[in-house]
Amino acid sequence: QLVQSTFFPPAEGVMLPTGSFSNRVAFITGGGTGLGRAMTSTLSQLGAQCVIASRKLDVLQQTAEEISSQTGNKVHAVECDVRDPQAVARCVERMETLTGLPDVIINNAAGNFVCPSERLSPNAWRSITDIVLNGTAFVTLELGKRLIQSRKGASFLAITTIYAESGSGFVVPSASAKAGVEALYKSLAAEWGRYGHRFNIIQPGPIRTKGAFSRLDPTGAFEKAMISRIPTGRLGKPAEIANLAAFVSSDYATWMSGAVIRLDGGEYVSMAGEFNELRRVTPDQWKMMEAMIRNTRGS
Ligand SMILES: CCCCC/C=C\C=C\C(=O)SCCNC(=O)CCNC(=O)[C@H](O)C(C)(C)COP(=O)(O)OP(=O)(O)OC[C@H]1O[C@@H](n2cnc3c(N)ncnc32)[C@H](O)[C@@H]1OP(=O)(O)O
Ligand SMILES: NC(=O)C1=CN([C@@H]2O[C@H](COP(=O)(O)OP(=O)(O)OC[C@H]3O[C@@H](n4cnc5c(N)ncnc54)[C@H](OP(=O)(O)O)[C@@H]3O)[C@@H](O)[C@H]2O)C=CC1
Repeated sequence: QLVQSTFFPPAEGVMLPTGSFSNRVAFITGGGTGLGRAMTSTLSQLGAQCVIASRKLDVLQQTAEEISSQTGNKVHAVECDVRDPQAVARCVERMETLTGLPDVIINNAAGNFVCPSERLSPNAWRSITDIVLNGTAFVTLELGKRLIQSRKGASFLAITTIYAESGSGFVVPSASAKAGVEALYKSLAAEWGRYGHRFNIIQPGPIRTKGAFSRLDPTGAFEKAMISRIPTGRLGKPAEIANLAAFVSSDYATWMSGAVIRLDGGEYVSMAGEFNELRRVTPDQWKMMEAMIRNTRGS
């Protein structure tokens, strides 16, 4: 952490009023681990009945039991590989039996690893883009069609990343798929408002989770450099994403649709600005540089 991080301590308590999601059902893909788990915990604390879905049923069940016992609200675990549209349909059928159709859908499941693009096999490309873009599309279309049929409105949220906008080397399948997810959600925000559906996007900056850090910084060599370019001087916390996701999915945000919200401690703009490296110039160096610049007057 950098010294300035003391100005920006994370508030990790639940932000919205108790009961904000009473009588609501939330469906969270990848809800067994990392950020998905944090979002499930927050929504459950706020009164939602949650359904979490991913490939590893044992992980889902453990998370579901832990959160349910803490909050007193039921969390259901449903096995689902989002790459398989038939598995998604079966998962949604199971959810309809357990809870009915959801009010809140969070497309959070993802796959990623750092790899020079010249080393990527077609299957490596497919494995990431299938989870991230096709998986989000299958979940969104399956639920969207059923919700439209039932004339029920819902809030859809996709978790992308700051480099969905800029692109990034070494995570090219992820960057391409996340950009596709953003196009999907912005497009549906325009098309499906008439059915009572909202679509929004959160782009997190770096937040320590086992899933992300083990695949994107396996040696730990890049963490210091990452923190040094974040103006708020620290990584994000899962609870910070969870509070934002809860707000975006809540009745306090019913006028929000098609929004792309970056939550990254300022990392994106810090990396983008042409002259931001001048942060390293000392006061003495500035004195000298200013004198040199002023000297150019009239030249
Ligand atoms: C520290 C940075 C913070 C900032 C973070 C910013 C953005 C973060 C975005 C994220 O999405 S983080 C979330 C990360 N979480 C996960 O990835 C969890 C799920 N991931 C997985 O299950 C696996 O990692 C995988 C590979 C995505 C999917 O698993 P599976 O379906 O079992 O695939 P396979 O193991 O069969 O592999 C398929 C294919 O891919 C090739 N491959 C796998 N790993 C690598 C690698 N490291 N480098 C190159 N290629 C790889 C593998 O060889 C297979 O291809 P073949 O041609 O050999 O069949
Ligand atoms: N942590 C960070 O710094 C950042 C994270 N993000 C995004 O946040 C989200 C959560 O990431 P994070 O919590 O860090 O990482 P995790 O690895 O913990 O989360 C990924 C989740 O996706 C699930 N998943 C993967 N493949 C599939 C599949 N085929 N079908 C269903 N579920 C699947 C995994 O469960 P299982 O293995 O059981 O299938 C896992 O629970 C992702 O969208 C990621 O891109 C974005 C920017 C930064």
